[in-house]
Amino acid sequence: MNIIRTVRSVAFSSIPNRTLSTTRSLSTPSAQYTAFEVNDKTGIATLTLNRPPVNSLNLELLTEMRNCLKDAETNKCKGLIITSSSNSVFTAGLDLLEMYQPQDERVKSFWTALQSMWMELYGSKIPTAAAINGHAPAGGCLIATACEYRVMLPNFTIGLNETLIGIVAPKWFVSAFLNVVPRRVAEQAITQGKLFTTAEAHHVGLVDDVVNTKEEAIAKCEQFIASFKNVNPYARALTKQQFRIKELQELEQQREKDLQIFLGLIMQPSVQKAMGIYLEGLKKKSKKQ
Ligand SMILES: CC/C=C\C/C=C\C/C=C\CCC/C=C/C(=O)SCCNC(=O)CCNC(=O)[C@H](O)C(C)(C)COP(=O)(O)OP(=O)(O)OC[C@H]1O[C@@H](n2cnc3c(N)ncnc32)[C@H](O)[C@@H]1OP(=O)(O)O
Repeated sequence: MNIIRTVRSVAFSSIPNRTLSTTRSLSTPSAQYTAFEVNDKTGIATLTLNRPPVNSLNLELLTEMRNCLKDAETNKCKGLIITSSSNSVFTAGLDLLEMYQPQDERVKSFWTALQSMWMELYGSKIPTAAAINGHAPAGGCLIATACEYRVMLPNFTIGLNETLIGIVAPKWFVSAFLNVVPRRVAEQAITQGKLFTTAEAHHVGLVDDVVNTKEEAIAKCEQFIASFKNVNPYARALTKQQFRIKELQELEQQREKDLQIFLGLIMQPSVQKAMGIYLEGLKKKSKKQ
């Protein structure tokens, strides 16, 4: 048994507040794209996305995220914060290269990993918060809206911009978005592929707070998680479940159908063409910078 395994078995509810070290890493030795640490004092886990340049969500990153989410729950962490190691991008959403001219088996595993990660995050028993310290388009917005609380830094963008790429945000992307913004705002924004500025996102309720630095964002998330300190965790988890069970059951029961719809849509020649043009545009823009 290695040290990391020993750490993994610790239940944070049993750790006294006066532990000596501040944070401990729970990352597995094989973790490539994430850092996962637990603050010994607060019992709060922080999952940092670390796949430069833009944290695009590929199969491996999604799988690591899911493992971290499971570990946070198994270790009875007091809450979980998701953030990014980048100064300008929370995550650029799904890795378009996983969907553009994809390999058959890999693209299936990719979508299945996305479903699993989302169900783990959306249905997590512990409080979850997103410290959005950069742009969060599409899949980035999906991760943020799966959390219970969002705080964002100024002058970035967030939203479901799929229609601009010629793809469609699946129903479960939309339902999580609908949890946080009014239906009218959601329909208009998602059909337009609108990316909200931080200020706009705050105005419509897509993010709860705006702060100036990543440190302040983490502190806000910690405050949110600490707001449950007098609440019974079991009662809290069951109550949260009542709000979220419908979407979770719907996806669980329709996973294969959802995969087939995804494959059917992205494999259409017109969709592949649109994705190719979009990727080309991103590359051109990146070369100019
Ligand atoms: C009937 C149907 C019913 C139901 C539907 C069912 C199924 C639906 C089917 C599909 C659903 C798919 C859902 C998709 C969700 C997604 O998340 S798609 C991804 C959307 N993301 C974006 O549009 C963001 C694109 N990126 C950017 O806008 C910018 O990169 C940025 C603002 C995030 C950051 O800007 P910069 O810091 O300036 O970085 P660069 O733009 O220079 O990029 C650096 C580098 O990274 C590459 N890149 C950027 N984003 C991605 C990405 N998402 N995937 C892959 N690669 C990306 C970019 O090309 C640059 O590459 P290089 O030029 O350096 O090689």
